[in-house]
Parts: sequence; structure tokens; C-alpha cells
Amino acid sequence: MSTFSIRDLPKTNTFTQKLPPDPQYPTPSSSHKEERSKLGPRLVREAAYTYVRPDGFEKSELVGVSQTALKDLAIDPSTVESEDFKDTVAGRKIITLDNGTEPKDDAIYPWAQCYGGYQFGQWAGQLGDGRAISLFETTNPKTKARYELQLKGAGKTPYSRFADGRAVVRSSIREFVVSEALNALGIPTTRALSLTLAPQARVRRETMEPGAIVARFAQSWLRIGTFDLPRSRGDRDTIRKLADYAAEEVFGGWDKLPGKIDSNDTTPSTGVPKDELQGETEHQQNRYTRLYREIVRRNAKMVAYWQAYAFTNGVLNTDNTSIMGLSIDFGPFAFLDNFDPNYTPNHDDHMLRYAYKNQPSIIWWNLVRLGESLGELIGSGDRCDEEEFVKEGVRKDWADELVKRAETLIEATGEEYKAVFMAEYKRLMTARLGLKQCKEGDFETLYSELLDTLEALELDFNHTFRKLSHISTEQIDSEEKRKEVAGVFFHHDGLGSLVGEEKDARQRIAKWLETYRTRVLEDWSDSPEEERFAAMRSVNPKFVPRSWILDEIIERVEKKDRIIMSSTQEGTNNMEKMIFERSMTDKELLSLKDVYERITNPTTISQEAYRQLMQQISAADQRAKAYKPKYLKKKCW
Ligand SMILES: Nc1ncnc2c1ncn2[C@@H]1O[C@H](COP(=O)(O)OP(=O)(O)OP(=O)(O)O)[C@@H](O)[C@H]1O
Repeated sequence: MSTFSIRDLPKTNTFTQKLPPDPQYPTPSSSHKEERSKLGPRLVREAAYTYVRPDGFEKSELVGVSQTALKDLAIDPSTVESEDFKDTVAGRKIITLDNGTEPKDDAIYPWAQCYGGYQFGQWAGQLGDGRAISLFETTNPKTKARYELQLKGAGKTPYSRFADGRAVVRSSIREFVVSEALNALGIPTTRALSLTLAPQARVRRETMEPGAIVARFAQSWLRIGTFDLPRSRGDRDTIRKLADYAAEEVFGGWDKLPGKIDSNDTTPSTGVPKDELQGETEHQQNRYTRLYREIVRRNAKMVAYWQAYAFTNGVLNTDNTSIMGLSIDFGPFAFLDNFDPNYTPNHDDHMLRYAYKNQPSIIWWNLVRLGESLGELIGSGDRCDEEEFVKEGVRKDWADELVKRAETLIEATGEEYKAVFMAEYKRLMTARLGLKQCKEGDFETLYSELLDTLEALELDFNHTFRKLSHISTEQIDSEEKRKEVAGVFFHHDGLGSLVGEEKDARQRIAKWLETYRTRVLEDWSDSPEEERFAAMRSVNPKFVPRSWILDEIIERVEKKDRIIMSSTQEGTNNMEKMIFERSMTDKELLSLKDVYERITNPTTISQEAYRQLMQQISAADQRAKAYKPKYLKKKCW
């Protein structure tokens, strides 16, 4: 059998089996028996998690399920209407317990992860899963990928601090849509399986709002903050356990980690045995260096994707930086509209710490914090398993050697971070521009010049690539034609008001198109142009979930919610429809479900459908201008 109902899914709990539990509730039954109110906020030490049961909504509606997620988790789509599925993703049922029986000590029982973090550069102490509860892990038998399924918004945990453990409809819709959109674009991300609304539940935010739960999943929910917390407490033992768990369970074994690389080599070999040491003295690399390298390289690739698709996370604290190199925690995220490197969707980020242009360096800042947490293990070289070191830590007489080695290796891994980031970024931009290779000089004359042009003329980043995917070399084979074609990059109503003369703008774009054309002809001399168009369209999405679009969906769902609350009969059945619909023009409704399918199958759209979509998008873009002050932070100069 290749797909399962949620009940029959193969399930594991390596996280709780291999990592230290909250000493106050060391077994599932000890937590299960406890009154819920006593499971509330407190500091948890020397632990990676606490067993905690979800506090699901009594009444709820399953309104959205991602088909791609079902496939990736090997869940049979015909079973999502079952009570088992609905009750599990709404947190009403612990599917691993038979009819609510008391759990045995080795039961697969829900847990919340303990972690801390640096927020806006300052140490914030213990944070943890304050509103997320993991249910179980499941391995897709076909792909062999193992995922941890988790509910967000299913009630308080010991890590809820002063908050309520809930999530509201707004943020849940945003997380549901963007997780799956990023995944469809090939951007490493945590995923969303389902969206459940609880229209009757009242969650206090600025006003009272209905609640929601997103069932989400990831190959790992470990964050840099998971390592920060034990480090801040001098808890060496937990750090080591977390590191071993990450290598053995998350990355599939020590031998899967990347070995030492030579200076010009960007692809390290794997298969290095667990205990092998590579390099000499202060460069001596043990298995923990390889673990660090893996995490660094994954994050370098992820952030390259963000830059190439102009995605901004908005809150890149260390508790929001994944060990797996996944986009994680979707708070005030946004895709850039006009290309503005200083843009941040986070209105509280006055220093622009997490602005688009700063993302690669801030992820590295976070990775250095991880390097510090793992520093003792990285720096210990061939002595990492010596009993005295494991139990007592570093002896004074070799502390200097250890520190020097750790510093040297972290710094060297930083060079690798830059190299991997640049290689990946170039690869992605090369593909987006429809070129076969990045030749010497391309980066300056083509890539950087395009970005400068987009910034100077306030043009839309993602539309530009999509539009380029339709321009033949013949359409731009003379200066006159290039100036004419330049107009397609303008917004529907021309250029922004501050960016000068249209004539100059056309000239600038035409100049770039000339360089571009030369390079296209070099790379594609013996292939039909349709081939290039198809390649470009497969990496340049027609549609990205922009903030104003998400807002429209939310507004429509919320309006419907009010109706539902005033009349119990009305509407919950229509909720799915409401979620997946959005108004693109006043007259025409385009189902987000369609959009979804288009996101997930970027190549299947017909020319005609594409033309229509483009028309709709330009109309929508025009309207979006009214939204801009809300989303586009003013440039700081
Ligand atoms: N409503 C809430 N109830 C309890 N804890 C919360 C709530 N909102 C946020 N937190 C906690 O505050 C911390 C920072 O919040 P942040 O918004 O970064 O995370 P989140 O969106 O809740 O979770 P995640 O990172 O898992 O997506 C986390 O520890 C989070 O669990």
C-alpha cells in the first residue's frame, strides 16, 4: 500500500525517544494525568521537550487541505473527510492512543519543543513551542522522507509564557498558503497539511477573533534557538544530545554529512565515517564540524532562493532559523513587489535588521551563534569522545587549542557559506533569466545591472522575470524594438511618479535588453526559442502570494466568519470556497485553488490562460497601489 489514512500512517517518535524529556513530566502518562491548567508556562531545564496534549477546539471546520502535502505524507486523499483526520488536525483526538486510553511509557504522545533564541540581536531566554504541539513522525515509504507533524494553535504548553497558545485565522491562512507556495517554487520550507477554522472560538488579539489551527510538517523543527538555550545555561550534555540527534536522525547518519572541501571546491564528498578526522592540527575536522557544515550549507542555499525570488521572512531571529535550512515561521513575511533592497515587511524593524538585502548576512550571524553553541564539540577535534571531556568539559591546559580550532573552523565554514550562497544564487538567477550558464562578466553586466534598473525604475521583481519569459530575440533585435518592448515592464499605469522620464527609462531597459539578447543568442544558438521560453516559465512563477492578495482572502474569510457567528446554520460548508476564492477584478472571481494549481504546475498553463492571468494581475496590481502604504515601508533615506 502506498497511501494511508491518518490512523494507518506508519508513525515514530524518535524525537521523544532519543532526547531528554522535561524532568517534571518524564513520561506520557505523567503529563496525561495532570490537570491541563498545571501544564502551563514555566522554565524547563535540561530538556528538549515536554509531553503535552493538544487542547483542540470542540467545534471546528476543516477548510483547506494541501493536495501536495497529502502526497508527500502518503495520506490517501479519500480519507481526509474522515472523523479521524478532522479530529486529529483539529487537536481533538490523539490518534496514537486507542479511544483516549492512558498512554504507556513508550507511547507516541504529543510534545512541545524547548528552545530559546536571539531576537533582534538580543538574548531572549527560553521561548519554545508556545502554541505548537508535535503529534508524531511519519516516513513516506516511497520517498523515505520522514516528517514531524505538528499543530499550530492547539493550546498552551509550558512554553506559552504570557500568551494563549492559540492562532487566529489571519496568520493561519498566511502560513497555510505561503508554506505551500514556497514549496511549489522549490524553496526549502516547512509545510502545511491543513487549515481548520474554529469560527465560534474567541481568541483575544487587538479585537476578539475566531481561532484556527494549521497542521504543519517538516523534516525537522529543530532551530538554531534549540541549541542556543542549553548553551546559555551551560548545559553541555543537552547540546551534545541535540547534535547527535540532528546528525543521526535528521540528516540520516554521520556518513551523510559533507566532508572537508578544498578551497575551490563547492561540492564536498560525503561518506566520511563517523570517527574520521580530516585535516591537520588547528584545521582538524571531526564529525561535529561536518554537522555544522551541513547546517551552514543548507541555510546558504535557502537564503539564495529567498534572494533570487525576493522573499523576505521579516523576523530572522535564531528561533526562526532552521537546522534543516527551511523557511520557517511565517509572521510578517512578504514577496517584494517593486525591487527595493531595503524593504522589510516588519513594521517594528526600524533598523532594517531583517530587510531583504540583509538576509544573507543575518542568517550567517545566526549560524555563528550556532557555531558558538557547537564550538566546544567542533574545537575538540580528536578528543571529542574522551571520557573526561564528555563528562567534565575542557581542561584549562587545552582550552586555548580548542578555542583556536573552533574559531578557525567556524571562520572557514563562513567562507563556504559565502561560496555556496553565491553559487546557488547565480544558478537560480541564470535559470530565471533563461541562460544556460553564468559566464564571466554576466554577474555585473546582466544580473546586477538588472537589479539596479529594477530598483531605480521601481519595477516589479517577479513580474519582470515572467515577462522576460515571453520576449523573443526577434522582438528585441533593434534599438527601436527594444525601447518599444521596454514598456511591458512598466506598471499598468506607467512608471512610478518619482523615477524620472519615461524616455530615459525605456533607454535604460533597452540597453539592458541588448546585452541580454547577446547572451541569449550565445547560449541558445541551436535550439528553438520555445524551448527557452518553457525553461524560463518553469522557474518564473505566474503568481506569487503577495501580501494584498492574502489580505483579500483573509478579509473574505473573516466576513464570512461574522455571518457564521450570527447564524449557526449559515455558511461553514462554504468556507472552503471562501478560502480558495479571491476577487481579482470586481466582476470576476478567480479561485485560489486554480491559482494553487498554477503555482504547483507552473508549466501546465496555456498561452491563452496565461494572457488572461496577466491581464488580471495587471488590473489587480493597479488596485494594489492603494494598499502600498500598508505594506511598503518607506525608504529610510
Ligand atoms: N499565541 C501564542 N501563545 C503562546 N505562545 C506564543 C503565541 N504566539 C507566539 N508564541 C511564542 O512566542 C515565541 C515567538 O513567537 P513567533 O511568532 O516567532 O513564533 P510562532 O509563530 O508562534 O511559532 P513558530 O516559530 O513555531 O511558527 C515562540 O516561542 C512562540 O511559541
